[in-house]
Amino acid sequence: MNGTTAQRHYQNVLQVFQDYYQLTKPRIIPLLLITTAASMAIASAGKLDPLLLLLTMIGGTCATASAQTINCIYDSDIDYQMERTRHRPVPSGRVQPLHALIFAIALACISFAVLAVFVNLLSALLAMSGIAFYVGVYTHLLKRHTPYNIVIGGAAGAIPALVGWAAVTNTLSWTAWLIFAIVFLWTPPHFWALALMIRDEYAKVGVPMLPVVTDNIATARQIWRYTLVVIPSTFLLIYPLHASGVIYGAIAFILGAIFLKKAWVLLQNPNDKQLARSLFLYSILYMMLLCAAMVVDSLPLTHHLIETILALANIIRG
Ligand code: HEM
Ligand SMILES: CC(C)=CCC/C(C)=C/CC/C(C)=C/COP(=O)(O)OP(=O)(O)O
Repeated sequence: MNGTTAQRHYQNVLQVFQDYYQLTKPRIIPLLLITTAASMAIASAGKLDPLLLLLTMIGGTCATASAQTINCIYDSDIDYQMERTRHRPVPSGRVQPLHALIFAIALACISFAVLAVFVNLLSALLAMSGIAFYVGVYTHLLKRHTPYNIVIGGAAGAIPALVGWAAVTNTLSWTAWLIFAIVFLWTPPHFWALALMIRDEYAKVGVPMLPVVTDNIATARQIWRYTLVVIPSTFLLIYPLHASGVIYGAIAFILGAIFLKKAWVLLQNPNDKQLARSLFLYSILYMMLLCAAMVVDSLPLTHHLIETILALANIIRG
């Protein structure tokens, strides 16, 4: 092999890796993992075993990547017609559907094996149910047939939070279901804000996303309603569940107030794509920071810090 041929070979191999990587829709995975980690941090009261965290992250990543890959195969016809998704590996012909399917099955097997052997069976079964729900319920049954596709389908995206809790406790509790509910209720504002921006693309391929079958005003109204429900629900972690404390509460309050303001402003201007974009991007930052707050609040160090501050305040007051 001369230099040029070797270089071309190297570039081809790199392209194959990139294509399989893109199949997994990698940009969404970190936030799904953050919800898993937040759940694990609360479940372990901040004393999280780093090895357990790593193994759960590996299992969760493989399960999510598998689900996304199957979705890429199933939706390749509509993905081909939309500008945003046209260049994905399957619709653009760079990866054969059969090869993608083998890749997805391999990822699901790795996920199940890692979780079942090194974590526990419950977390492995939950991860598999996440794949089944995202592929079978959201992608197959709902996405192309009802504007409530993402309302019900959103449950798939909330399952990683259950995986995290199960990984630590080998059971599910009210707190686990509350974190699940927070992600579940957050999903419609997250997605409909984006759908307002790319409504025409969904209309072109006949996917009945809410703004396609109703209008921007009705969609902004639904976003507002879900926001009104999700923000108060984040405080249930403090009371009555006593799973998080004041640090989390303060951060959740500020984050929630900004979310409400953005949803309200959008409700006043439902045709403004910039406002929709701003809410969509903020929804991602919101979930990231809310989960980070759950983690920080669960750390023993945070509790020591609060106790020290309270003790100092008492001394100062005499
Ligand atoms: C049924 C539920 C959901 C639907 C339909 C949905 C849909 C979408 C779509 C279409 C995008 C744009 C992706 C792109 O530009 O290629 C997106 C972006 C994103 N979603 Fe969601 N999403 C859902 C749930 C979730 C959940 C549960 C999470 C994580 C907790 C999440 C995290 C993200 C992130 C981080 C991005 C930004 C990715 C980037 O940087 O481009 N989504 N979502
Ligand atoms: C535990 C486990 C494996 C859970 C599954 C979690 C999971 C894969 C959530 C995905 C949520 C999401 C980004 C949906 C978008 O699908 P779409 O088809 O509407 O997006 P697209 O238009 O970009 O293709």
